[in-house]
Amino acid sequence: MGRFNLVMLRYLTRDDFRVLTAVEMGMKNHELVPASLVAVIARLKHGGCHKHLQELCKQKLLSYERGRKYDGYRLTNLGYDYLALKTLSSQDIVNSVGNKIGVGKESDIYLAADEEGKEMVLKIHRLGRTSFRKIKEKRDYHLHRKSSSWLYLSRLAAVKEFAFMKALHERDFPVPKPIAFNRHCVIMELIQGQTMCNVRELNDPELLYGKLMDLIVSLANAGLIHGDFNEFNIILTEDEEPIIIDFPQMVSTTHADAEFYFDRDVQCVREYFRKRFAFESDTYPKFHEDVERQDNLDIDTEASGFMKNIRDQIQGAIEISEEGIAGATDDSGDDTDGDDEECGDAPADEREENRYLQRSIMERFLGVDDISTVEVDGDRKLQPPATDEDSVTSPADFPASVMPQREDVAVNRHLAQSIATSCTISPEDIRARTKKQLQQKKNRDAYKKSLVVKGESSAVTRSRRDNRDVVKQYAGWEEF
Ligand SMILES: Nc1ncnc2c1ncn2[C@@H]1O[C@H](COP(=O)(O)OP(=O)(O)OP(=O)(O)O)[C@@H](O)[C@H]1O
Repeated sequence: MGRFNLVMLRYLTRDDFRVLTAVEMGMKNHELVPASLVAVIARLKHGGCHKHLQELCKQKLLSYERGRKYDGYRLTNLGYDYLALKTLSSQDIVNSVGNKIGVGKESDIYLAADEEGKEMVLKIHRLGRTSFRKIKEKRDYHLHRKSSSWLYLSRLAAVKEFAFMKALHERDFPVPKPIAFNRHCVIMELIQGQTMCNVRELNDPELLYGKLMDLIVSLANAGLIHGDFNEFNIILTEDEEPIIIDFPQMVSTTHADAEFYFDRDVQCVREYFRKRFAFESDTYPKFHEDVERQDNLDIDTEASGFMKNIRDQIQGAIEISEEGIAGATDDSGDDTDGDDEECGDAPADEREENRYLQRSIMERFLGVDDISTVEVDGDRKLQPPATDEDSVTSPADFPASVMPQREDVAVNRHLAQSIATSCTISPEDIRARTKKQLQQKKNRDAYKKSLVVKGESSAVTRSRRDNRDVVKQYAGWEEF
């Protein structure tokens, strides 16, 4: 999707939006929402829900698809974008949306402006964009909720990003000013500058290096580790001031692998400065020596991996100071159920989404279909989400050994090459396998294509055709 056709927003009627919202609500527990359900939820004053559905399909805000058991409507990316933008524009936050200025793995970045023409950034999260289709084929990610998770996951990412940005901005960390969010969209300040990966030369590499290292340490002092602190997530202003972007993956300093993430962030900066600016320094921060907790941002933002027992301890300490020694003894007794349990009180939806996130990342990075078969650190196994009700996981919760590292990618590539050269399978065999894989891909594509149907009328034609075939098949059975 290149540009938004916001003009369309003006021509969509109130009832169109009502119907679109009804489909969104229906998708909370239906993958495809039947027209009858949309009509019940939308409760249009003058009826005519069907006409609106058809119009919205024509505008590609909805798509009518074939399900396993029944056909129904699904909100498209564009439809979800419009719902969010409609809300943001009715709150007078966004007045216009311009060109796309950036594309991330899981997001699209647009220029936007308010009524006075002040430029802002609109970040639209598209979680699951790269892996959703594959997961959709399997459909097991729905678990008991049977929801279309891309919608909820994108919203979750936006909420998380906004929360981190707000907390960091309030503590004067150099991040874009958060303005608003709705559904999967985040509105933030536009930073005038260039991402560090595009900067060829620096006036003072040493100064910037120092600032970046200080930033990593002060973030950790506040209880957070960025987790993806690299040249792509740092924007440099004209005065070479670094501004950090992209926070959903932030982890707490109490995370089991906090030291690993911290060191990785530090090494990322060191490596980049060595390669790009030929600047090397022996001075760099170390997790156990230089980090000193001064704030509880991880707890305020519920960053991945913060330990519930640590929050309880902090809460206990507060209560001790408030209520005296008696309060303290009560608290120590209450602590028993929370040992090492991460975010144990997260809402059920969030837990489910976190689990899906984990599954999606496992599938994308490791190509693993059945998570229960993955072995970690010898005997630790990731359980299938459905049976692991009480644990909360997120990508950042993965042990270091499972998360893909840059070196791993390089090593894997090297391995792939060496495997290719020392392969003992005969060329005929390889050819046959490739042909089979191609055929399977072709079948999969054809199946996906067959899921999208043009409209309800096609469902009628289909059922008539099926009936005709059945009639044909049984023609003359009475004669026997
Ligand atoms: N506030 C901003 N001001 C200016 N440019 C921005 C801003 N936020 C994002 N961008 C641009 O958009 C690009 C992608 O943004 P961002 O890194 O947040 O997306 P992402 O999907 O999280 O990316 P990835 O996951 O691939 O790192 C950035 O490299 C930057 O060029």
